[in-house]
Amino acid sequence: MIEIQNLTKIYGDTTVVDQVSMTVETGQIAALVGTSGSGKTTLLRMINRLVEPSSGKVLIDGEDTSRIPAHALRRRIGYAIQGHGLFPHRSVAQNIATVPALLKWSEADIRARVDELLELFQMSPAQFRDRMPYELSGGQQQRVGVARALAARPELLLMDEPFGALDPVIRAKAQQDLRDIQRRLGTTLVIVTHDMEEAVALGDRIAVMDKGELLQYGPPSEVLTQPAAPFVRELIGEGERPFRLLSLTRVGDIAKTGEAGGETIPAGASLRDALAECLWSGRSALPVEGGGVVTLDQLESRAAQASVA
Ligand SMILES: Nc1ncnc2c1ncn2[C@@H]1O[C@H](COP(=O)(O)OP(=O)(O)OP(=O)(O)O)[C@@H](O)[C@H]1O
Repeated sequence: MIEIQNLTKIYGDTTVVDQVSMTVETGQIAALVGTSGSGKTTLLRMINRLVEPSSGKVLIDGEDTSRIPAHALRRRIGYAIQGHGLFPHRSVAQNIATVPALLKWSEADIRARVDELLELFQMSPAQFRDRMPYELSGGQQQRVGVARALAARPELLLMDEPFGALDPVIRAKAQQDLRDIQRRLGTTLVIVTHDMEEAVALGDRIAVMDKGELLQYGPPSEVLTQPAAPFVRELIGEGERPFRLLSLTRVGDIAKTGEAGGETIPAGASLRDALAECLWSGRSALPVEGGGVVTLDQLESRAAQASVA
């Protein structure tokens, strides 16, 4: 569990993070969202002390991080940034092995871990282990960046706009992969994004920041339905709101019995994905993987409910 208590950063006479308090439970994802300059990155970096707080505290599992030497702290915390930051002259395996090698893991353990992570990210180890970063697509580089951050099994992973540079399709896939892997490994994750949609897709809790202040911190459904301030409402975007709410529910949760033709949609896809699929393929119902259907009528009535909620 991460407890952030009255955390503040002041540069000169400007307060860029202002008395922020929030708790992230173990195994959960907190998404920090806000406009450029709202203090998200500074808040994130105070967690691993890449930025030293002016005042306030961060406790990790009850331990005050100011009492842990910064280098020791950072070894326990994975960190992934936009543009993945892979070392260009090291192979995929060497990139992923960076922290385990620093920690002096045995070669056999390192190799096993590299292969395990590549498999987890659906990149065949035999094919990708020895490639150089320039021999990978943007999406693959991104996955290697996240694999590297996870390599030493950090209890906590901090990510700053990790998917910012990806195109929307690959980005959605990367988000899904991250969520699956995070669930499987039970890693606690704090992720910075300027994109509310990404925050909704990933966060168990969303923290909305504006001008250094934490305006709202709650589950996505609460932030979307009860925005705590006009700024939060603006960030959500009134017109988009029904669609965002659709992204909170999985197709499998509303599938009903019936038959429909065409390609199936995974039960884990969101209602928003299903709506997009109906609109793109011109179908009024989609077969759901594992059985049942989801209909355009169902999706539209959900969206209509959401817009009056
Ligand atoms: N080292 C520094 N010295 C002075 N001011 C800084 C420093 N680092 C950040 N700031 C200022 O603090 C404010 C918050 O920056 P921060 O990077 O945390 O915002 P952000 O919400 O992550 O923005 P973005 O989405 O653009 O990255 C900005 O106004 C920035 O100019």
